[in-house]
Amino acid sequence: MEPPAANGRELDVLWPAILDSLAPNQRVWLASSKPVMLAESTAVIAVPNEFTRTQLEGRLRTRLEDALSDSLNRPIRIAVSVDETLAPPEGSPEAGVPSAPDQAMTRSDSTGPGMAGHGMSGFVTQPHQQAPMETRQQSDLSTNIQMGAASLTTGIPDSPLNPRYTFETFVIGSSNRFAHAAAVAVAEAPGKAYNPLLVYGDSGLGKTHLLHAIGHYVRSLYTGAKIRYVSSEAFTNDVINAIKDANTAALQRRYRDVDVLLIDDIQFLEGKQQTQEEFFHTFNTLHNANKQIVISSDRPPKRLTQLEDRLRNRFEWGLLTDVQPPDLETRIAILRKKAAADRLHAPADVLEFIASRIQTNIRELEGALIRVTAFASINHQEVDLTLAEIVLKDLIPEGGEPQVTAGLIIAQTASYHSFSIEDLCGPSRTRALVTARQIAMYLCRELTDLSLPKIGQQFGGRDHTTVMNAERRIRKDLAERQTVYKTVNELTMRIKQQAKQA
Ligand SMILES: Nc1ncnc2c1ncn2[C@@H]1O[C@H](COP(=O)(O)OP(=O)(O)OP(=O)(O)O)[C@@H](O)[C@H]1O
Repeated sequence: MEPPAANGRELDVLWPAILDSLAPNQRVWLASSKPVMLAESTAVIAVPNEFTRTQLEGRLRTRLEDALSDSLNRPIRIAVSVDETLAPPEGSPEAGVPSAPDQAMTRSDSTGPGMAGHGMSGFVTQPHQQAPMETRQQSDLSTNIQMGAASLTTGIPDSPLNPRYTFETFVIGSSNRFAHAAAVAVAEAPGKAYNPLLVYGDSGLGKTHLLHAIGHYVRSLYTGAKIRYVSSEAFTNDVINAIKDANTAALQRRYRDVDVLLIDDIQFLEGKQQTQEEFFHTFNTLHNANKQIVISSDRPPKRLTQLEDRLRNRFEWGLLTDVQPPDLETRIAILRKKAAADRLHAPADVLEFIASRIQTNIRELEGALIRVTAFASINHQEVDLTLAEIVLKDLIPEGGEPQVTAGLIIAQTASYHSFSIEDLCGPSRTRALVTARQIAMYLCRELTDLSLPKIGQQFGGRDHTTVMNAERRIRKDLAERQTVYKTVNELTMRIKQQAKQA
């Protein structure tokens, strides 16, 4: 993913051309507008006053978003900021009477990082330095960036986010592509895309990383947005203390007066009635106010059996997505990134070796790399395969992960779709069979280390390019078609369970 604010120039070039394409009576509204930045799918445009903002957000929005989306070949949304230093020409429609600033949005004293090269800071502008108090307040009030109708609140200090857990440091693979895409969507339009977003999966697969990344990205797009990250354990402690100190008002302010609540490891709330009660009301307050809630869990809500039904039901209102153990290529990519970030020197064959041996937990994967490089350093040795083998022998238990075979994948996929194995591997090209076959091929790529031609052989001697196309197709569908995503997910679980019992 491009870092936010990296594409400012692209927008600088595009914006005048897009204005040129408007009818003169539309263009006249935007003569003083200025492109601020392009972050993923959001283009931030500054205008001189609230009046113009209303015009842009109203009748001109669709026209401009369509033009930008066409030019950039991806869906683009517009966020509008007000920058009073952009004076409209006297007598132009833009100079029309500015509407009153939105009183619901309070002034922010946020000193968060601003958007590059602009006198304002994304969600709320910094005060103009020498401006008299009155003008300054007016300016502060009227310089919020808004996404549609919902506005983000400002004012309390944020909870700390791990600076290493960003979208830039997150490696995308088939195991987490959907979760990543959902997380980006939520960060770009908090409270709008999916609410709540619930990410579940086994330990060490990047759930916390994604929660923090959402927080960072929201912060970069909407300076001043109130983001609170909390583990469910810390939330429980806060509830206990608030009850003990008879100070639930402070607790409620802390968790209900936010724009984005990121709550990690929700399974810890199981069996804790009072904490669940408090969280239920927090959830309702935030959800009713269109504030974003992001939850992580080690299980899907249905399996959080010690959680009240009303909470579990609410968790299913938005989007559920899981993170799976990464495939070999993703594991290698994660190790490469980690090695570069931490300046750990390890040759490619060692990274591949570690990635091939540790398959289920990214934390363990990173831990192994650290162990290997630390061992080499302590013993003043080069990092090489022999050394890595010695270190990993201690780290990995005998037996390792269950072995998944192509035969098992084919059998499970056939039975899931009520086809025979002969049909699945045979020549028929009915739509349902083709999809099931492609899913099975995709799973062979992901869950086994078989080469493309070997997988092709398993499916009645098909060519390796057929397998390649199937993989590409399903990868794309996974991010776009919920049914494919669910099937792949369910099948993966079944196959692994079966492999364990074998
Ligand atoms: N896709 C990824 N790309 C890069 N690093 C990753 C990725 N997924 C996980 N990691 C790293 O793996 C480690 C473990 O991830 P994280 O703590 O987010 O897992 P988790 O799913 O929240 O686990 P737990 O449920 O135990 O809290 C972190 O250092 C994280 O940065």
